[in-house]
Amino acid sequence: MRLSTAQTKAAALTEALPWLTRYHGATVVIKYGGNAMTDDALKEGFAEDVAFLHQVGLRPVVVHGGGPQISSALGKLGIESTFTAGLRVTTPEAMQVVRMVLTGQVNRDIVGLVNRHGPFAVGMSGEDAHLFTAVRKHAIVDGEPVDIGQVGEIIKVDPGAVRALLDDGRIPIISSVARSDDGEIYNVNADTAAAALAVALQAHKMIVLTDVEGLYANWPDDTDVIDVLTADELATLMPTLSSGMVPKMEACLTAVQGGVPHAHVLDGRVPHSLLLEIFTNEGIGTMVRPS
Ligand SMILES: Nc1ncnc2c1ncn2[C@@H]1O[C@H](COP(=O)(O)OP(=O)(O)O)[C@@H](O)[C@H]1O
Ligand SMILES: CC(=O)N[C@@H](CCC(=O)OP(=O)(O)O)C(=O)O
Repeated sequence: MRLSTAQTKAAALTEALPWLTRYHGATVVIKYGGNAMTDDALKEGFAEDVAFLHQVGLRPVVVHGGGPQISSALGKLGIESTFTAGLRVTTPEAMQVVRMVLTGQVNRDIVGLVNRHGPFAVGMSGEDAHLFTAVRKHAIVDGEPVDIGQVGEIIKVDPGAVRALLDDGRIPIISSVARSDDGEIYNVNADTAAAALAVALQAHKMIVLTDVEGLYANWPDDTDVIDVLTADELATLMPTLSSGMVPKMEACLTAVQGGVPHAHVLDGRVPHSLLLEIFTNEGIGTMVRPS
């Protein structure tokens, strides 16, 4: 019994070997969505996986959201919040709460959990060291631009500080807040921010963790998950996608078209989904690859 349990573990380790070899030194940008952060055990498992990736020689970078956490804080403060085309309409008052929750709360929580494993994680806002420079973005509704407040579109990424942290053996944990050249602050969808950073770093992989198994072929039917598709196939599908999947798949497309060889959407509710994707032959979720 003891032997067979140990043999199963040895099989898992040997299956991981070619993947450990292939990804040694590889930069992996991981987008951690607010919907995958609900459960304490899952959050601890995520932090453990990120520390594991770091310890076996990858260079993980985390870009996080916190949409549900922002909604809850706005609700407690009695500030109304709505979404247009998947983006939060962000008044100046709401922007202060977005910044406080993303950089002051969610970021700190993730940094704290990862650092239980060693002095690895360093938290940053996208505002720091000119990491993300943005301009005001308008949503497009029925082909017309609509004002959605302080929502930003990233026009420039300076990944110098992130590279310096990676070279120093740290794990950068980044909130999706950006600044403009004239010092305004902007709320950026975290999927979009992760893709911009993955391209700027020329990452080997981008992994988006969310609350569904992957991209469903016939949503809202959830029986058929697309396991792999090319950038061209995804571009054709884009107009048919709805709600939260739009920024997510757009981010995968941007990353792959920008030179990132693989972009994945995984179920963050599955314990250790990161390890299952990177270190098993089957992988999980949906993978987008170049055409
Ligand atoms: N084709 C599709 N496949 C999977 N999910 C879809 C699809 N179309 C829309 N969705 C919805 O998108 C949601 C994921 O987006 P979102 O809630 O914004 O996630 P997150 O908070 O992780 O960024 C899913 O929970 C699902 O309800
Ligand atoms: C402009 C915009 O919509 N910004 C998002 C930023 C957080 C985010 O993207 O969080 P998730 O990854 O958890 O969805 C928001 O305010 O909710």
